[in-house]
Amino acid sequence: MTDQRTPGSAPDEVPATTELGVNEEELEAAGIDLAVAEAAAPDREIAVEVGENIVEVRNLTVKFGGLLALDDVSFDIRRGEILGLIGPNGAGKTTCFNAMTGVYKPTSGDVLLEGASIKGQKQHRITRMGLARTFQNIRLFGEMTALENVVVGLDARHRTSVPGALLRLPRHTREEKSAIERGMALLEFVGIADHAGTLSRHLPYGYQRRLEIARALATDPKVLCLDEPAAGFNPAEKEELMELIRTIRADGYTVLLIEHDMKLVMGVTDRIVVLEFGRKIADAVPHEIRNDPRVIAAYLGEPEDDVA
Ligand SMILES: Nc1ncnc2c1ncn2[C@@H]1O[C@H](COP(=O)(O)OP(=O)(O)OP(=O)(O)O)[C@@H](O)[C@H]1O
Repeated sequence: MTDQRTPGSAPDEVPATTELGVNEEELEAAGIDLAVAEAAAPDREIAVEVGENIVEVRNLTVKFGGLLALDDVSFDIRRGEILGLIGPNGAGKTTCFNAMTGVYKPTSGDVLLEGASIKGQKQHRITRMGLARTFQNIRLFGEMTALENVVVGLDARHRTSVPGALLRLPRHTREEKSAIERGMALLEFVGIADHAGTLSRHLPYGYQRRLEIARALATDPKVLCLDEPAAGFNPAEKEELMELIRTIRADGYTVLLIEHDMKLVMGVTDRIVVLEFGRKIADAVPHEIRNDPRVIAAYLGEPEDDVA
């Protein structure tokens, strides 16, 4: 890890006093080997049967009062694929995400993850079942460092009791160290390890988006749901994000992607589901979607940037 701090950037950096602040000396003193952390990045054990359904969305319906935001929507996500979920503004994409991840309780229908229903499960339980997400509006702990934000995601996996943590029993110390190493590995994986010690609110916008992805990956999900991860990105940042999403898939994750930018969606997805007015109007590979008259009609009237 290179230390990118310069005298002028001091306010962005956290001194060694933060509990998990990570300047290099501190990590070395704690006996944490960054080379090990970096090498550990793609350390997942994956039993991948690419192609079988990992998620089944069945007749999902969400009503807000009289508004049918999602109307009897069904689709599958196959293991190992990058599935795009697109549609004009207000089509129901985020509502679908929210119903899949426990933010909204569906009016009817169900979502199965590896055959198990998520019905009635709370958000954190669904995350533990293997469905992790990022949010359209970034939700990080601004007063925590990048590394701390990721370690929070890993904390759910700790087995030490709270008293054990307070008394710093050996297992807790071991777990804390491995959480820091794993956290560093994830930051390395998304390309922001050099900023591990920076308060997340001081990170550049693009890095905050990457940090959100790292935090979602910290829960070791089976399916990673990304809600408009390129929002506010310039073309170069979008290219880099596409590369990151491909790397995430290559590492064995399945990805569900909501994205407005058609170039990005067409360039990175294996298959695309299209919503309009809460209903599914298409489910096909990108080149078919691009030429589908219903999809083209749905996007007529959308701002030019949003259409391929
Ligand atoms: N909490 C809510 N209460 C009431 N109506 C809602 C709520 N959330 C979404 N809606 C409505 O449901 C419909 C679908 O919205 P949703 O945000 O899911 O669309 P979207 O496809 O994600 O749109 P966008 O691309 O603009 O983010 C819209 O008409 C929206 O106004």
